[in-house]
Amino acid sequence: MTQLQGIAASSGIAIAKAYRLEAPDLSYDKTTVNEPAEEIKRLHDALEISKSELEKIKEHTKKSLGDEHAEIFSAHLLVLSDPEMIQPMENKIKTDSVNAEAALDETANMFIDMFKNMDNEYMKERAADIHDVTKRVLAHLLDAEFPDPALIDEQVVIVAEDLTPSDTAQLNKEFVQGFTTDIGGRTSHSAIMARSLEIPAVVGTKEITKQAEKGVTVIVDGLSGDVIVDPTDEQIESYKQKRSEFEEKKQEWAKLKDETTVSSDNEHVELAANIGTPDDVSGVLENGGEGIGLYRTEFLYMGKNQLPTEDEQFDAYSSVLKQMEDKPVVVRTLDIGGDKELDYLDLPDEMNPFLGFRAIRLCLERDDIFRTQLRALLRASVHGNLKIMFPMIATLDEFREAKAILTEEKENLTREGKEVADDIEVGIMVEIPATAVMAKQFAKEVDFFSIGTNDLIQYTMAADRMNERVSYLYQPYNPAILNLVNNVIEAAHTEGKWAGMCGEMAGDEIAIPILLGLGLDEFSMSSSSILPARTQILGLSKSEMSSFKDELLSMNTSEDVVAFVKEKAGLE
Ligand SMILES: C=C(OP(=O)(O)O)C(=O)O
Ligand SMILES: [Mg+2]
Repeated sequence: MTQLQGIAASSGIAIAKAYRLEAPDLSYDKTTVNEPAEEIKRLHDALEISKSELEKIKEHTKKSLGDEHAEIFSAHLLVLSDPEMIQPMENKIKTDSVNAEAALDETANMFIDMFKNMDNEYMKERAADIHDVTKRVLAHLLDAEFPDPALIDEQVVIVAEDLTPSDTAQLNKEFVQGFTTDIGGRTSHSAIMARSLEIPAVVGTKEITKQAEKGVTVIVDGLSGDVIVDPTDEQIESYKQKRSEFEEKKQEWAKLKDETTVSSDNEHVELAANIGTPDDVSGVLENGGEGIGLYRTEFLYMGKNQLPTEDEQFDAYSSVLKQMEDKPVVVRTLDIGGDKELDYLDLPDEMNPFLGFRAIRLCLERDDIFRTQLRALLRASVHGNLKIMFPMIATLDEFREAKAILTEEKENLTREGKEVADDIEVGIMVEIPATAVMAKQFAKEVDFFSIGTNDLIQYTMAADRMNERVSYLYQPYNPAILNLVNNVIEAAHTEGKWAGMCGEMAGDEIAIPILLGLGLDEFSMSSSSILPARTQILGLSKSEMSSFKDELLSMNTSEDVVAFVKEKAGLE
């Protein structure tokens, strides 16, 4: 038995066998072969197995994520059947007498280089397809295991160094009981997605991949952050008990599903949800969400090999708006960058991706991408209560420029005879310290603020949200953060605007009493946090929490804040 402590990223308890998700070692030796026919057969065998796997993944993706997401695998299958790719590989084996590994890899690289350098989006996408499929075929030639999360068909706990957001999107809740990783923080996007999928997770254990061999039993305690490898029978029993207690608690919370959220002194706040796809809306409704405070649209752009069309986007946005009926839905425009990559855009690597060319910065330069999204949003606006939000706004000029493009597209649509709602609120994420400091000026021009503490904390404390080694500095309750948050809320209220929060802090039980006291209007969080948050707020007095404001804002340390709130809000 080995016990590790990580960061509790998604609540619940998982007990199952370890499934190791790791990139295989694909290094090979280039050798000379005497029997080219045998090598060609090895190549074809590897191609065939790869094809049948891709067929299965394609079917699975079609069922779980829809036709559009499955298209990428059709493109991969085409590559594997393309004689223009395969023939040169065979020729290489015959004429250069090299092994299949070298023939495959060198031929693929030649095509990748050629296509990548063409000034043509379609060919660039083909380069990405070839890159992806070659890895799979090479793994088969080398007899290396190539893990496919989409193909898991038994109950497992995923063990990985890290999970990308697109790996996480592929996880099938029916089989994946939980996951645990070496690196990552509570606000890395795979952790955020685990919470919306309601899969228990512990990240940042530093060494789970060293400790858990394939097939060993692993317990993931997403409530405390403990991970136990190869537990004793008693430990398994006690965790099963803890799991059923947690299930009971969830049933208690569920009784509040249709209640509104009011404090004990009868003040209403809105509890909204963060979502990544239209499929997440069912979880929002099941958990009694009063709206959607953040729809992260980047997932529409990920896991595919080309940009989504205006119509595809229109369908996704309309579906969310219709499902939510007249409840508010804040859709955030594309926030790609940081830990969310889009290979097919072929952007240069950056030294500091979280500080780089991302989100609104990219959208203002690639306004073709931005305009397509805005048109889709504007067309969908007639189907519900849409609010549009721009991410990573650092200056007033960025906001003005983005809003001007939105206005232009609205005029274009009206000219084309398309219907657009005329009361759409337009707001910004406050996740850059400069914007939080300048909130007074912004408040005169925006309709609302939504504070993105996931980034605001990392930029204010200069502590990467993904790096568990500096997670001690990632301090939501640091008085520096509380002062910035307060500044934003006060600025909004002075101008008669509303202020929400869609960073993970909004669903945190220590932050909730503070934010209630600071006057936050809307709390947007993972769906699974809504009912516990409602339960907590029902028992808190807003006016009492407000009376602590000055004292809290002038405290010295995060620890002082935590101790004070625990006492005043009755948390143990
Ligand atoms: C909600 C936020 O956005 P994301 O987590 O997608 O960066 C944030 O930064 O707080
Ligand atoms: Mg952010």
